[in-house]
Amino acid sequence: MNNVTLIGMPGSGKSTIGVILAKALGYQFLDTDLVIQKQEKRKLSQIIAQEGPERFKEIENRVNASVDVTETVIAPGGSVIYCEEAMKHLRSIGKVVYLKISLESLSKRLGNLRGRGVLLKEGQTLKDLYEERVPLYEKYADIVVDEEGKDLEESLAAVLEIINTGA
Ligand SMILES: Nc1ncnc2c1ncn2[C@@H]1O[C@H](COP(=O)(O)OP(=O)(O)OP(=O)(O)O)[C@@H](O)[C@H]1O
Ligand SMILES: O=C(O)C1=C[C@@H](O)[C@@H](O)[C@H](O)C1
Ligand SMILES: [Mg+2]
Repeated sequence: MNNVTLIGMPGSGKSTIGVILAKALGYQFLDTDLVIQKQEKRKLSQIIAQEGPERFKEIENRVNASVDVTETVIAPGGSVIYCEEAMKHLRSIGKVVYLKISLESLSKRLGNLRGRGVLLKEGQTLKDLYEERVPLYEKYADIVVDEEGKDLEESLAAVLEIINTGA
């Protein structure tokens, strides 16, 4: 099936770029974080606080493994790469694009994005999380787009170019 799934750290722009990418491709857009919130009738931060990270990952796996769409840009949460079944499914229904951002840029961006629920283990820093996740994003990516030094429009253009030309 002809879908594009964006993966990457929280704040890398999966949701922000995803919706404009969908318009540019003439696709639909699906943010599976919002599907989780709707199904659970709670905000992501509440699910994580009330159920704990392991149960959240089970829910995230179930929702993302059940996505049934075509010609859609899919924006899962940053933690979807812990969900093996979901990642296998998303890879089977289209291309997986990793929005790569350096730890330095991410630290600056997340500074302005307080209050977003991120699956951090006890005592884990953003650097620890980054180092734990990067190998997983790389493992599951069909395509890697480097956002370094790019604003939103430039990142979008880079994703579009690589999708359209494979370059
Ligand atoms: N070059 C860029 N590309 C994408 N987003 C950018 C860029 N520069 C700044 N931003 C900002 O970074 C934020 C990205 O947040 P967004 O919610 O899209 O991330 P996400 O990858 O969906 O995170 P999550 O895993 O939590 O769902 C937005 O506030 C966006 O405006
Ligand atoms: O990267 C993360 O750890 C997360 C990102 C969000 O999109 C949500 O999926 C959730 O709050 C966890
Ligand atoms: Mg998002």
